[in-house]
Amino acid sequence: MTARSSSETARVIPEATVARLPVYLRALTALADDHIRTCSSEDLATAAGVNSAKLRKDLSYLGSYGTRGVGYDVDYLRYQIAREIGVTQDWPVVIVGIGNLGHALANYSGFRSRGFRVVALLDADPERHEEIVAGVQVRPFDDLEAIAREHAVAIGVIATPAGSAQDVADRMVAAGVTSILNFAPAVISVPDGVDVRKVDLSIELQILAYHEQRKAHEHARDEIAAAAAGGES
Ligand SMILES: NC(=O)c1ccc[n+]([C@@H]2O[C@H](COP(=O)([O-])OP(=O)(O)OC[C@H]3O[C@@H](n4cnc5c(N)ncnc54)[C@H](O)[C@@H]3O)[C@@H](O)[C@H]2O)c1
Repeated sequence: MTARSSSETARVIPEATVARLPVYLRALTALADDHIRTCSSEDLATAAGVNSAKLRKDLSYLGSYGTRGVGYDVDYLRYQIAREIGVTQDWPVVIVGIGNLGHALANYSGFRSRGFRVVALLDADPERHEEIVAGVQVRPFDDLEAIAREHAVAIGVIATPAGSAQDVADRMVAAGVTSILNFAPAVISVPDGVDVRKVDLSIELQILAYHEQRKAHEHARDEIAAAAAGGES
């Protein structure tokens, strides 16, 4: 990994840009897989589903401006973004709650390919402790502290029922975990310095349902307007 200068590490990138960097990284990886060496900001913006002015502004925070007439070097830009996100290094991750969702997450090969190594699967239910999921044995939740210390775990994933999420988060924080990905439908409180990202598929579905409902209303309104116009003629 390349050493970072103090000016580089001090630079603050807006949160909205940070949220788009993984999207650019995924789009660039797809281009690289297709053996594409350079791309214009328009091509990359289309692949990432954003407008090109926003993409250029986002990449300017990384000091990446592309070359006029040539565009961006796909491999180098991938490296720059991966370095900025921190995925050029290996991140040990623990997953707590190895039920339906925990199994799916543990089996997801996309974590490893993006630099996240699942070092432990933890569950409070002793009946789960013999199980091996994706080559990793499920261990007692009480092993959290020892595992976090041994692997210097900074990132924890919560896949327990909502009622356990706060307790799991507290134990993670006490064990030195400073970033939490929470899948449980619960709001968890953490001290300053700990980041929490929440994933809630049902909220995403509800947002889509809202848009579907709006489209249906607009369609009905257009039909009424068309019928009224037909009646007038
Ligand atoms: N975010 C999403 O999009 C999404 C999607 C599906 C499920 N979920 C949520 O994910 C969570 C898990 O769902 P599931 O279907 O896998 O449930 P599940 O009941 O199959 O699994 C939950 C597991 O958590 C373990 N557990 C409970 N309390 C614990 C504790 N204090 N410490 C350690 N382990 C503990 C249980 O033993 C069990 O194995 C639920 O909160 C559910 O609502 C979220």
